[in-house]
Amino acid sequence: MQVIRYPKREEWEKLIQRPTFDTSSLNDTVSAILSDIKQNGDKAVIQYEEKFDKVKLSSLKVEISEIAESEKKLSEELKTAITTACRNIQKFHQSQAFESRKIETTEGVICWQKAVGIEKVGLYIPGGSAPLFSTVLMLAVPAKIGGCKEIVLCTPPDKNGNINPAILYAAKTAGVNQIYKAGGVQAIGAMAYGTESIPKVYKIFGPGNQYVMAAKQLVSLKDVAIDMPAGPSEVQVIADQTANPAFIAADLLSQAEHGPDSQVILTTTDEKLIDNVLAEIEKQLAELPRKEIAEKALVHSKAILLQNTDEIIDLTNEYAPEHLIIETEDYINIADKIINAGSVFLGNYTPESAGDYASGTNHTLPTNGYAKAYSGVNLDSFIKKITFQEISREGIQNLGNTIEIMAENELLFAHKNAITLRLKE
Ligand SMILES: NC(=O)c1ccc[n+]([C@@H]2O[C@H](COP(=O)([O-])OP(=O)(O)OC[C@H]3O[C@@H](n4cnc5c(N)ncnc54)[C@H](O)[C@@H]3O)[C@@H](O)[C@H]2O)c1
Ligand SMILES: N[C@H](CO)Cc1c[nH]c[nH+]1
Ligand SMILES: [Zn+2]
Repeated sequence: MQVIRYPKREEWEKLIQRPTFDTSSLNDTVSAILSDIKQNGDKAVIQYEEKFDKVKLSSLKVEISEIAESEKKLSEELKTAITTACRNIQKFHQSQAFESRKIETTEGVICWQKAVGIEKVGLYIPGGSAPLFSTVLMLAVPAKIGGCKEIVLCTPPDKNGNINPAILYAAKTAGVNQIYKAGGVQAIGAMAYGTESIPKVYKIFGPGNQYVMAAKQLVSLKDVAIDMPAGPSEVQVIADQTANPAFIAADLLSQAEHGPDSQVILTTTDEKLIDNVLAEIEKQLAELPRKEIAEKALVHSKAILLQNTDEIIDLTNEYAPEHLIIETEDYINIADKIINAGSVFLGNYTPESAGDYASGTNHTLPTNGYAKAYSGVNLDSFIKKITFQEISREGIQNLGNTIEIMAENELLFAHKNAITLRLKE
């Protein structure tokens, strides 16, 4: 982890860059796979599964009996944990439900909205380096609450062609049973275009590695909607002398262990805290099973010493982290000034892991600075809102002239006429 002391503002942009990839060759590779999937359907998905996931599949669909069996392969402890997390995620996402109200904008002119679940959605569950069964809950729970009728789930199988039973159990708990063995670009292509086995959907959700991200962005150009760019995980911690260095180190490592392309950042005005956190990281790394991955992520991670809290807040809003943990005495004041972040965790006892698994908020969040413009996945992501209006004869008399004048000035005389005819009647 690099330590940067008192960087000048003009140096910030470079300092907070995410690790970059050669996206030109990435896009070429991904485009080629996508067009193969579009042309050759299941056959191509099976070939790419063999190439990238080293598995020979005879069919892509996970049988209902396999989903039911998953229950027997998990401990009671894990099943209870999945159920508890599912309940909290349900509670929080149900609270986001939209209440429609009829509004009379002018006397006799009534407008309202209706929320309708997107009929067919595709959920991508990463499985390359860790079986992210928690992501199943994060996507399937709001899809169900939102009223999506067809929910398709794709995830890469292991080398024996099996899906991790916790992924199957989480899907079952959330009420999803259309599951397919497909990962990476081939899964995204299959859900975007449809294959013999995998249905085409209207919107694709879910995080993934750089290939998955690139595939989602390419298919979204004309074939299907996507939730947002959710790529390599990241966390920023803002901390002061009241924070616990061991907690901070654990919080930073929790995102570093996701992948070598993850990035973690510590920002503080306390130089001693940086030394203590670095020492803790060394200590905790030694015990970490995913040490090698975390070490790679730490290479492009930073501890940044800043002059004052205002600088920390400005740098944070510029970085727009996926996750922000504020471990300071006055965390509420700082939180009030945060305008760009995916999800914020307040105080010494609110680790980012809580949101990753079970507090109730969603962990599918915008990375790479996209938190400046995107929200994380939430109930709205699975819903479209249709507007309705009903105008009475009296209402059109009240509003008609306004519309006529506007239409005439846009030189759209048929628009004007649609009003004039009714006003005369
Ligand atoms: N932002 C979020 O909300 C969020 C949430 C969870 C996870 N994540 C991130 O998701 C990512 C998961 O990545 P992962 O790799 O473990 O799983 P993954 O499922 O995203 O990727 C695995 C797939 O990548 C494909 N692939 C691998 N090498 C390839 C190559 N050379 N060419 C083409 N395709 C190739 C394979 O098809 C494989 O099935 C991590 O970066 C993690 O940080 C983000
Ligand atoms: N932190 C990840 C999102 O960036 C989500 C996750 C899943 N499991 C553990 N963590
Ligand atoms: Zn995580």
